[in-house]
Amino acid sequence: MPALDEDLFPSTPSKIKIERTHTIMNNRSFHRNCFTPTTTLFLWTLLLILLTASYMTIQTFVDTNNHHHHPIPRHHLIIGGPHWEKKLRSSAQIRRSHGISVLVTGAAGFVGSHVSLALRKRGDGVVGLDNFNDYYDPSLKNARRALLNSHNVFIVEGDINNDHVLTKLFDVVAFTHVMHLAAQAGVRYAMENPHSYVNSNIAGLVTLLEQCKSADPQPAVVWASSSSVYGLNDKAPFSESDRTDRPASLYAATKKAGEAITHTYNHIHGLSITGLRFFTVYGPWGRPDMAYFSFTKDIRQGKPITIFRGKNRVDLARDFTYIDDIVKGCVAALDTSGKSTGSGGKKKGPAPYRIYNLGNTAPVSVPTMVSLLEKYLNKKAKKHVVTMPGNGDVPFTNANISLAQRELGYKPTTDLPTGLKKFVDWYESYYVDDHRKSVSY
Ligand SMILES: O=C(O)[C@H]1O[C@H](OP(=O)(O)OP(=O)(O)OC[C@H]2O[C@@H](n3ccc(=O)[nH]c3=O)[C@H](O)[C@@H]2O)[C@H](O)[C@@H](O)[C@@H]1O
Repeated sequence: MPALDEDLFPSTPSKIKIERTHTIMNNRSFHRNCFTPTTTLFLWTLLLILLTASYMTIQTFVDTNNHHHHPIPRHHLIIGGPHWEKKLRSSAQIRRSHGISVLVTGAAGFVGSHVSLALRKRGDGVVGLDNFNDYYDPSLKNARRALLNSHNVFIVEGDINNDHVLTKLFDVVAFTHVMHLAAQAGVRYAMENPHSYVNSNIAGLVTLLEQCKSADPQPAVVWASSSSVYGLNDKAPFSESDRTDRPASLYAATKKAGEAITHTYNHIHGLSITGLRFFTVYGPWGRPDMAYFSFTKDIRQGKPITIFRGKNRVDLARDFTYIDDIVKGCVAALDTSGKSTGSGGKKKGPAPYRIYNLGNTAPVSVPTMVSLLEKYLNKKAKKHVVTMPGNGDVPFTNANISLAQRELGYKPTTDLPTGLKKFVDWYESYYVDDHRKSVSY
């Protein structure tokens, strides 16, 4: 695991202060003969007050734009500064012919980090944006950032609700595409913190689309919807043309709202939009809040796990989809997105509006997923089976992917046994071989 390279990040506030002090000292020696000692002392005091005041103003700005109350990394302070701009340009640089330049929101997240790396590896320009919130262990997000950094992908620390940061990004880089993966994820957490879903998945989405709409050139937008939009739909497998008007969780409702909101931006402003309905994505560098991940931790530690079961004692099942397959789907969606047709916020003609299922087409029950983990971890789980508490879960998911297959060439190749083995191998190398890390979420 590459260490965080401080030099790759913009300067810290203390560095700013030191640099400014040097400038002041140079000026002072230059003007030494012009002022009396009392005047000089007065000017020094004045400058000190000004410096303190400007530092506090910046700090207040950062604080008010931080919605998640996590420690504020100091390099956030100089967004828009020359060092920041240089890093941004270099990260956005396209290194192949006919390459694209992509803003990836949620780049320190699970899917975002994988997609960013895949794009960078083939020579596309990639700039990340992430607020590094503490919904789950931010140290995992920082480790993903370090990984991306080692591949020269720069992640800007900022929220999709922060217009100032977005404006700066679009001012500096003419993004051809936006891969919007920043979101408040998790189905059941919406019971605890509903406003977080509205803040990220609705308000944040609109803030981002407003920027995309006004950008010149307008980028094509590919974004993460969710299999959860099928809600109470029980016709299997789920097709894009099936009903999605009966969400079972607020999370699902915000993703469904996202599909409607993106449609209006497509209709009015000519933004090219592709929504991808992900089906329970899993794999190395995954999300610690998801069942396969937290079960792995608890089984290893000999702690009990809770397995939800549907009504009539029916096992829950998910169309678990491996991360590499999802990445291929995302990249194919970017490559086939077609152009946005507006400029300066005005539409010149119709632009593509597409929605695709990205699933695996082979649902596996939760107890079967657990028994695979038991096998790979070589340890029995302490299972506590309870009836589904009615907090947003649906009994099963199952994707029909023929549309994505036809139009994106999407073809998942990793089954759950293979993919879970890869996850467990990664987990052991990340958490077990390196004793400094612990899973917290
Ligand atoms: O497909 C999707 O759209 C969604 O997939 C996952 O949601 P979910 O399928 O609920 O994933 P997990 O939280 O990992 O749960 C997987 C299964 O394990 C079950 N589970 C979860 C937690 C637990 O303690 N016990 C348990 O039996 C759930 O009921 C579910 O059937 C992601 O967490 C969502 O962000 C994503 O949008």
